Amino acid sequence: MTFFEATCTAPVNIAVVKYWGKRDTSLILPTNSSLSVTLSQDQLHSKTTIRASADFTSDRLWLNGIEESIEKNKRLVACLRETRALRAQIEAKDESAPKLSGLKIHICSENNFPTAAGLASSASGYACLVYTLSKLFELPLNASDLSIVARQGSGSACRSLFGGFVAWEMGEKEDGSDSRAVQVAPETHWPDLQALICVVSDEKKGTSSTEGMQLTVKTSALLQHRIKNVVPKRMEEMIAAIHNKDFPRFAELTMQDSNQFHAVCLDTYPPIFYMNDISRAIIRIISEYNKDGIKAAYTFDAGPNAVIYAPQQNMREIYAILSHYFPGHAFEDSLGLKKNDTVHALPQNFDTRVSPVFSQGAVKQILHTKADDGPRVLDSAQYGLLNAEGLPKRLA
Ligand SMILES: Nc1ncnc2c1ncn2[C@@H]1O[C@H](COP(=O)(O)OP(=O)(O)OP(=O)(O)O)[C@@H](O)[C@H]1O
Ligand SMILES: C[C@@](O)(CCOP(=O)(O)OP(=O)(O)O)CC(=O)O
Repeated sequence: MTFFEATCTAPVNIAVVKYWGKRDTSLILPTNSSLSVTLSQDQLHSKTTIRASADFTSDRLWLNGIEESIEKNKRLVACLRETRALRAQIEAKDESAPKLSGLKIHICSENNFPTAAGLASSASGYACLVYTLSKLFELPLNASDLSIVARQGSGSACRSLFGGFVAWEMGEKEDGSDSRAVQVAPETHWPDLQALICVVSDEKKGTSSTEGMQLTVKTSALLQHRIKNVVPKRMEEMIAAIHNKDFPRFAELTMQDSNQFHAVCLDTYPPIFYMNDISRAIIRIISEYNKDGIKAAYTFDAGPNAVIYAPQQNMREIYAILSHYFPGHAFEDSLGLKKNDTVHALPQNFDTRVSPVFSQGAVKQILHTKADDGPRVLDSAQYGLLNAEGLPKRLA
């Protein structure tokens, strides 16, 4: 059988100025601009293979080895419609271009981390879907143009089309053509910036981001203050802090923005709680660590998991502190944090009373990662997820 196929991976991103609220729910246009750091695909990624073939009789999707309906997923349908329309334009202009826009496709995607657990799987998942479609259809679009399509899968996905430090400019136009991601600085700009992801829970969360943010838009007066009076200035300050590699300022803005995001969740009626006792203990521990000068920043998305950003030289100390309070976690030491380790003690003058020591496994896993590059193209013949019949090689 003749077929056309592409396989790609895409990273997750963790926002330091949070997106929370839509002004248009079908085009996914946000109520404020946001900014994130793209994290290394060596630790967390989505991987997607898409095949187009005249032998296929319907569009099909497998996510983590389980078949899911495409028709019921409006966001996925929108991404497919947009990319097929762009392919059809190429075919209309160039007689010799294979007619891929009319072929059915099989999509197989896997996340190497828990889906829908507040670890930004929708961001890497839709970025990967749209990027892989663009390779399959050979679309002549840059990452910022593609981000407009990925945004319609999941807002935060638009930022995963770039590596490094990425802003999603909210735009003003009704059609969303100016609501796109742009790179503020590549990952090579600040290679020293690393992250520890503390997995507090890997279960599917209670209130999805999509539902939660619209309830906030409807009911929170504090959100209106945030949109108008806080985020525009904070975006400028954050971009300056990144350009200057000013970690203390970057960290302060990151923690303040996480705090305000969770404050607007509390200001939602009825309120939404994403953080739990463990999350709050992590905030107290990092605040104590920062008492003589800022050395680490915490941030929390729509779930209890913490992401801690810090310069590489502070990571051992931070890991030692976290290990004291949260024993019995699995540790993915991919960047060699514990190699030749002599630092096990807490820093001098660290007031251990800020938090009780939690029971074994309260924090399940700690992942050490760093700012890194955007989507990657893989060789389908070697790494593709579909077998000769166009079905997943692995089912759940
Ligand atoms: N690899 C993937 N390919 C296509 N779609 C995906 C992929 N991974 C996740 N998704 C979509 O994203 C949904 C999960 O998004 P959701 O926003 O609930 O969780 P999350 O992204 O983990 O959390 P958050 O965005 O709040 O950090 C899945 O149900 C699926 O529809
Ligand atoms: C708290 C956040 O992670 C919210 C992410 O929301 P989503 O991008 O998952 O929402 P949808 O656009 O409805 O799919 C903050 C952020 O990533 O900026």
